[in-house]
Amino acid sequence: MLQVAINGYGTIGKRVADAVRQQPDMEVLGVAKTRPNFEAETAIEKGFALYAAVEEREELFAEAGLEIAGPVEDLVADADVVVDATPSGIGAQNKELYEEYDTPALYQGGEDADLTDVSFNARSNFEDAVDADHVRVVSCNTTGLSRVIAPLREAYGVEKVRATLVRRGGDPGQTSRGPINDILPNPVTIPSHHGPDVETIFPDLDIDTLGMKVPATLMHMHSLNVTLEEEVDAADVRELFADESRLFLIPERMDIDGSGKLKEYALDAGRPRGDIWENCIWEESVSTVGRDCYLFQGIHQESDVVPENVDAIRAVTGAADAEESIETTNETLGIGF
Ligand SMILES: NC(=O)C1=CN([C@@H]2O[C@H](COP(=O)(O)OP(=O)(O)OC[C@H]3O[C@@H](n4cnc5c(N)ncnc54)[C@H](O)[C@@H]3O)[C@@H](O)[C@H]2O)C=CC1
Ligand SMILES: O=C(OP(=O)(O)O)[C@H](O)COP(=O)(O)O
Repeated sequence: MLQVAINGYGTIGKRVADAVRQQPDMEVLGVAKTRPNFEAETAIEKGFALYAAVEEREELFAEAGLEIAGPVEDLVADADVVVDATPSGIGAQNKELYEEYDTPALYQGGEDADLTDVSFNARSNFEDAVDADHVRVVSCNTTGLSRVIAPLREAYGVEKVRATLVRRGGDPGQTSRGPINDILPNPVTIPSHHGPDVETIFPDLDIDTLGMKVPATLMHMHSLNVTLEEEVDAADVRELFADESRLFLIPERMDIDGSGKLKEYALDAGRPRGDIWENCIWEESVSTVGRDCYLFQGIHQESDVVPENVDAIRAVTGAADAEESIETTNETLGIGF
């Protein structure tokens, strides 16, 4: 059994902890938090050993009546692998700690690409992370783009990708985020960081991305134009996507017109926290004009990187190959509507 430590138990960390717990070949050794809050209380209720991420704040947990298993150093020392799910930039500060205890570490997409030797997407480059010590699981948007680009490259070749990303301003729990009544070019300069980030997965890809932020919390929305190396029927592209386990082609009959209904569907389907681990591509939007392919996809920012983290754990520990890992992760989480 792989012993997994989760350092940072927020939006991503708590989901990764639940997903790890469902795997037959790994267990959660413990989770580390900086302060007591509702998530710390839930962690204890779920039976996760809670570690203090910052020594000076350990007493705050005792004051809140929460039992601490020890300092984060103990957790990292005893783990086979640590998933760092701390806010952007903190992962870089934690790298020294993981090196000190010689524990392989996964970081999230908020960290700079040059923090690690490998940026990871299970469908696209699982093998690059095998036995690596430091791996970055790319951001929700980069994950969403990579999952679509990988099969298109393999099947038809890709000349150029142009993507416009309409990004949610914050997660539902991030009450301090905006915009509230605005639409922001974000960043106003082109390209947004997503294009270069996708190139960490496909170094030879020609991709331009434009980003915006809007007053929404549920999901991101991508408008994609991929120039292929050959002319293809839209029906063939739809078939190609239908074979991809982490792409959900939203059928016209479902009458799902946006992120709101997608989330409602996920909740109706009994998904934990209403999570949607798959890219949600509107089937009717998949169109071709000559060599140009177009589509719209919704990306659930809080959860699409969760299966990727589980697969990255198997990659860095050499526990399974890509196919075996992806299949196990999909089956245990219930990926595929
Ligand atoms: N929320 C999202 O939509 C996505 C986030 N990411 C990336 O995942 C990473 C984590 O993001 P979120 O989960 O959204 O953040 P979050 O703020 O929800 O959770 C981070 C957690 O880490 C804790 N923390 C802060 N400093 C810490 C430290 N020194 N040691 C241990 N824990 C510490 C915070 O208290 C919080 O519980 C970031 O790199 C982010 O860019 C990636 C994909 C999507
Ligand atoms: O990594 C994300 O988005 P990004 O790919 O647009 O940077 C996550 O949705 C977190 O974004 P945030 O930095 O707006 O919280």
